[in-house]
Amino acid sequence: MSKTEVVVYANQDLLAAAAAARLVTRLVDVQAAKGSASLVLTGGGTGIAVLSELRASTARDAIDWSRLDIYWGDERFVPADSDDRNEKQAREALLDHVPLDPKRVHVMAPSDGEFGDDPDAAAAAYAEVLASNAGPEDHGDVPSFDIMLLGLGGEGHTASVFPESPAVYETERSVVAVRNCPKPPPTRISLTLPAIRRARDVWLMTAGEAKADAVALALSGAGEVQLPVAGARGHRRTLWLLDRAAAGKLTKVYQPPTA
Ligand SMILES: O=C1O[C@H](COP(=O)(O)O)[C@@H](O)[C@H](O)[C@H]1O
Repeated sequence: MSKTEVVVYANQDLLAAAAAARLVTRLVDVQAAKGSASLVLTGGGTGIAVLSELRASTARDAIDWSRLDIYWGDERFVPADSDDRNEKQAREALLDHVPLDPKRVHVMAPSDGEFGDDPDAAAAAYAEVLASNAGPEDHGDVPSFDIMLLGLGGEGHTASVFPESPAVYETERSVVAVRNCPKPPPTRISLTLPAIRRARDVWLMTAGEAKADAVALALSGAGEVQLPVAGARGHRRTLWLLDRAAAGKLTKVYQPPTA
């Protein structure tokens, strides 16, 4: 049975440092149990801050980076060298500074890559990447990611699934092209909610007062069409990591989880 837990930190810096420490612990535990681990990255201010904290941590050397698969939950469909790319930001913050196996870093194609300016082809290719990395134990065409990191927008988007957009109604495909996003850049590639729910653990990480309404609504049972982040959960555990401002409209007092 899936658990939902909420942990509130005093501010965004503390949240990012604590999330980085949790990542080390969880990835080391998973690698000890299974040999390798998979991690899905998010873009956004908090997501990239967590990667920077992980880079700065000496404990990062406890992770066997060569036995870690890296994926993305969403990507901005822009040229490879654009500062808007989630991949570029993640590489600068962490990935270029740790000994990953390049074959295990699964990027979504940029708009000047092998599929040209065709986000549907790039999305379909990423769905193939996921399918080729899913094993029989995954019972489908998406790996059971060990940890999926996600952020959220004040209007309730997560990954690049925006409220009342075609992507939020998708039930068949694991990855879709997203157009006309209200937040720039307008064209993106995103995992869908059913693919997100294939993750064992989903960590929703956000900071700031602008996210407080979306956080409170998601945790009080809002529908995923109007508030896609409400549909983001792991099949083992959903962990919300918040700063005080983002938690400011929660009515219940959340205690740190014991495990
Ligand atoms: O555009 C995006 O935004 C969200 C949230 O970003 P934030 O800076 O408001 O925290 C992020 O989760 C997503 O990956 C990204 O593409």
